Amino acid sequence: MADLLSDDEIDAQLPDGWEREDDEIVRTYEFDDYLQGVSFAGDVGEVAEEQFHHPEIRIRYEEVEVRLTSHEEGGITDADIEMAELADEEYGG
Ligand SMILES: C[C@H](O)[C@H](O)[C@H]1CNC2=NC(N)=NC(=O)C2=N1
Repeated sequence: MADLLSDDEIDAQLPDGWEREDDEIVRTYEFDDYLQGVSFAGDVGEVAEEQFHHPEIRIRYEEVEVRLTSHEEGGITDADIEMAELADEEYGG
């Protein structure tokens, strides 16, 4: 089980574009059309499977919201930060 990050650690490690909402971190990615968002969601899902750390993914028209928390630990851990960085790589990739 990973350790919960402190408020200061979260603030320091939160990647650009991400926000903290209580025990979750969240980013909304924007796309030129709906199917680009669908494809991105699939890409993030594959990385999540590899990491075995799964975000909540909400697909909306021309945007996708990715929400992360560590359910077993009941808060935000390094696994969430790492998965956020990997999702950003899929977006920029
Ligand atoms: C049994 C438990 O669901 C698994 O160990 C994994 C699966 N994916 C997971 N994903 C996330 N976000 N948090 C978890 O605690 C988690 N646990």
